[in-house]
Amino acid sequence: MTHIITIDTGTTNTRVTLWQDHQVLAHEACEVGVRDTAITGNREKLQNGVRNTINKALASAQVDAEQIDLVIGSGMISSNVGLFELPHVLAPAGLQQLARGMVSVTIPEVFSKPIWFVPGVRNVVENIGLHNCEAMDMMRGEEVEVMSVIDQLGITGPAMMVMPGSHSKFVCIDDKNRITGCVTTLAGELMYVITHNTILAQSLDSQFATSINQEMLLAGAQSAQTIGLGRTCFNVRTLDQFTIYERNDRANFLLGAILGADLLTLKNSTAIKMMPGTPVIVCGKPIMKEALAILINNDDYFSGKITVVSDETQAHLAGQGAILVASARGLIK
Ligand SMILES: O=C(O)C(=O)C[C@@H](O)[C@H](O)CO
Repeated sequence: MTHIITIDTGTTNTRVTLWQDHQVLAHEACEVGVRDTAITGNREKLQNGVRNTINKALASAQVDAEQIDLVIGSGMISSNVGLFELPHVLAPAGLQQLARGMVSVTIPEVFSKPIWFVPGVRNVVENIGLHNCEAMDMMRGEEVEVMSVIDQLGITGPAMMVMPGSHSKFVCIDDKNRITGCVTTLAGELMYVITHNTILAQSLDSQFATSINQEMLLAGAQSAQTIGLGRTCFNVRTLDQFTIYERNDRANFLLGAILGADLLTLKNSTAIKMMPGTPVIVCGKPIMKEALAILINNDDYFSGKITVVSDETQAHLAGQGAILVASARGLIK
């Protein structure tokens, strides 16, 4: 019997999964992430959060720390504001390159056994300046999720993985299933701030869209792509003041605007090589997946097959992907 702990730390949250022979025994999460290190200037809150979440998972499955064979960490946990800084590996990077980049470190404040950190991946751009900084991009965490999606769906690239979140990530996969580059937007963070901290909070009751209204979604995207995101955002207020559209309709208009702006990035960014016929694979929260699939389907630019990853498939992407990388490293018998 093999017991593995996977730790997935993002900007705001940490998720810990305890595995026994590829089955999930326990899954725990806490609202601690690398943002806490950035704010406090030290790692104490992050170390405590990760340690407590591991202990919770062990307790809920009644497994002793001594029984753990392997601990794997992925995500922002390996960044300069994480637990241990590990440089990104350079694209193109697939399972083998990620496996080679893994590093084991014992952090007694977190766990008694060593943690194997999976590195992030970054684009290769030399001598970065104003002229070429748009071509540069990086990820920490999405690389293992990508490996899990490829494995579970039996995908062979080329493909473009669309991963909306606090930072929306578009990840380019080649015919050897390696990550050849990515591009990131602040879509999720923008959506949060616009909905909660601008004048639109009143027009939206500080809430996101709860169900899809396709007409409003498409209208928002069209508007953002024509007259810009800032102007389209203001029109949410106009719709509130002068029309009969309801709160969820207006929230769909804003969602369409933000995702529409993301699609401009996907089509035009120099950080990735999007071709109209490239198959597109969409992951993420249910409403985001649905919205993106509608927008891509209705955009004449895209002619490749669109696959929406099911909630079941994406339930434990980070942990599954981290285990795949560790297997490629030879850490799992
Ligand atoms: O690699 C880094 O240092 C990042 O800031 C990447 C960040 O966007 C994560 O991928 C979010 O999940």
